[in-house]
Amino acid sequence: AAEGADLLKATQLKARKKRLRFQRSKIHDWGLVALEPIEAEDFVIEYVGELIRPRISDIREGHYEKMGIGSSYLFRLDDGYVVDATKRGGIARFINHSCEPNCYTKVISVEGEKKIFIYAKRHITAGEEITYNYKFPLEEKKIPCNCGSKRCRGSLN
Ligand SMILES: Nc1ncnc2c1ncn2[C@@H]1O[C@H](CN(CC[C@H](N)C(=O)O)CC2CN(Cc3cccs3)C2)[C@@H](O)[C@H]1O
Repeated sequence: AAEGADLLKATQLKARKKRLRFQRSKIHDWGLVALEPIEAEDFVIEYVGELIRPRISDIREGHYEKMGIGSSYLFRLDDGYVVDATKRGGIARFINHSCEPNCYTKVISVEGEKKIFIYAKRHITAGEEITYNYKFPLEEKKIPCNCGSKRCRGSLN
């Protein structure tokens, strides 16, 4: 918890709002693009959504599937909790996956509240699409990956 609070403070200090815009993506439908250069390790954006318990997320996932909004805006945490950005979410929900991403995610719990922060792994130029590794669990039914990176694994799961 202490570590989380320090990291949160550091992030808030450094977190000059990055100018980002969601727009058509070469990877998939809509993506998030940097409008200004971003330095390595800079805080980029928080993945904002509602923190829901695993059971609830399973029910919602089924519901979203039925409603045909495909893979929903669910960000799974290691402890099974899920941040659902479908209804009340920020533009981070538009970030696509890459096998060679320019960002990484960090889950920080502050006073029991879990927050997902996205940081730059390397210098990002203006106009580059923001990506992180979704780290989806392996599944039978593959989602083909269109990240286009040299070491693309071919699928998201
Ligand atoms: N490297 C990749 N290669 C291929 N497909 C990718 C990649 N990386 C993200 N994906 C897709 O994107 C979803 C993750 N999405 C990220 C934003 C997405 N680009 C969007 O426009 O909404 C969120 C989910 C919520 N769904 C709503 C839909 C919109 C259009 C069809 S279904 C998409 C994933 O589950 C995938 O299906």
